[in-house]
Amino acid sequence: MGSDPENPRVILLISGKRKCGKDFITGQLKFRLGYECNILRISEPIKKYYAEKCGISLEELLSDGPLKEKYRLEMIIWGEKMRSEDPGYFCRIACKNSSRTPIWIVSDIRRKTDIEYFKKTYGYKIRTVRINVNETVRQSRGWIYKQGVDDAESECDLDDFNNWDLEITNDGCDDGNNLQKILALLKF
Ligand SMILES: Nc1ncnc2c1ncn2[C@@H]1O[C@H](COP(=O)(O)OP(=O)(O)OP(=O)(O)O)[C@@H](O)[C@H]1O
Repeated sequence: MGSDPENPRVILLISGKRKCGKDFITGQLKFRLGYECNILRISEPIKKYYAEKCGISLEELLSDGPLKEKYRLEMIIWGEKMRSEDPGYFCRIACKNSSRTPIWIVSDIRRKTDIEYFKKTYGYKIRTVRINVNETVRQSRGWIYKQGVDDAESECDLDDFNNWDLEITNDGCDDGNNLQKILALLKF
């Protein structure tokens, strides 16, 4: 979507387990940063494909509703196939489709190959954030362990990645500190 040699100036890569609050925190950041920031989702092209294939609305699939869970496994399998052929496939589409705002937030980083793609393509602009939260809190937000999803590479590949620029705990008890810490990372 157009080219801008300056933008994006900084790219935030957000990672964390299901129901850790990736969308919640991304929404808070968007609220604070406004038009300066654009949210990218690597999973969006996969969901677009599925929405078209199944005749359902993309918005519903992207929201936190029941359809997301219903199609999750099927989408993971198709996504794996595409990634095995080209690891940067979905990252590249997400970047290509994004407007050139100064800040990009990629809200669903799931694999080492995702991080590698962004570091290789955008280098020093990258900031990585891992959101941690314990299972009890995730369960209170509706998370139920699902075989084939919670033990899949898409959910576990970054569990042993130790090179985050920032790790936060999003258990709802932080009084806004998490947001401040992330915003501090975005200065350029
Ligand atoms: N700090 C918080 N305070 C209050 N509610 C929160 C907080 N973080 C997350 N939630 C709530 O928990 C639920 C799950 O959060 P969210 O959808 O952001 O998780 P996610 O990591 O994006 O999940 P998934 O990987 O399944 O897409 C949502 O209803 C969200 O509003």
